[in-house]
Amino acid sequence: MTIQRMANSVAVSVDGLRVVRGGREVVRGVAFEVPAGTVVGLLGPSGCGKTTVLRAVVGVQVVAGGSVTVLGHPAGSAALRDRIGYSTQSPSVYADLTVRENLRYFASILKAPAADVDRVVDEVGLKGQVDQLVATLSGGERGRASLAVALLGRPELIVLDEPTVDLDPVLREELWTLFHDLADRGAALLVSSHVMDEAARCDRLLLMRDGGLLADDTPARLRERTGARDLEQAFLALVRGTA
Ligand SMILES: Nc1ncnc2c1ncn2[C@@H]1O[C@H](COP(=O)(O)OP(=O)(O)OP(=O)(O)O)[C@@H](O)[C@H]1O
Repeated sequence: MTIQRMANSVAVSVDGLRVVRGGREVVRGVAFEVPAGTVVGLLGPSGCGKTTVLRAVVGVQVVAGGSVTVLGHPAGSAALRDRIGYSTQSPSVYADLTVRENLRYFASILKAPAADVDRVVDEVGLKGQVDQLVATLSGGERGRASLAVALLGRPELIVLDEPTVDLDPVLREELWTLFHDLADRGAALLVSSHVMDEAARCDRLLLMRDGGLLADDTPARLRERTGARDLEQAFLALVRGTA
């Protein structure tokens, strides 16, 4: 199916998801959808289960119950391998290779066109560091090198775990613009963050707390529903059960 035909369709459908880690239920019956062509934010305090939900979506998490369907296939299916881009919290690039060497290597594995390397370097703003060893990059640059890998091959679903950590406000702004450009071209993006000021940039928000979903709504409707000035206040109102 082409990206164009994916527009208006559901890229991710999660229902009744339960995950047990370390003998404790850390995701407790979560259900949501990520439509193609949108940026969905997964927000909530540290330890609430965001990474675990993302891992279930990309198919690397053993689940205790529920279903996770991605681009029409069960999460983790071999057919999804080159249709999903995933960037974890810890950069997953080789320290002893340059940015360009890393990207060429991952592009060959993903069977992405060679020209993709320059495109993604440009998209994440690493043109100046492309021939630098990853070991010599700053934390934020290393994170962007990982993000670049996730964008190779123009995946239909892009899952990003806290992609803007360690970035200055200008770079953050640029990356959020990039996320929306990718969505405008038809991709679905599921992006986690614990920074509430990033929530306003999402088309839709999933607010998590203690392994459960507190809300699944647009930023505007969340503010309206809670009568809060900003999303931080809206989140607090939902946590306190006053909305
Ligand atoms: N391998 C593991 N064994 C036991 N418990 C785990 C394991 N991995 C995660 N957990 C627990 O599961 C819960 C959810 O973790 P998760 O990483 O999904 O949270 P998070 O919302 O992404 O947090 P953060 O924003 O800090 O990254 C946490 O309480 C964590 O301690």
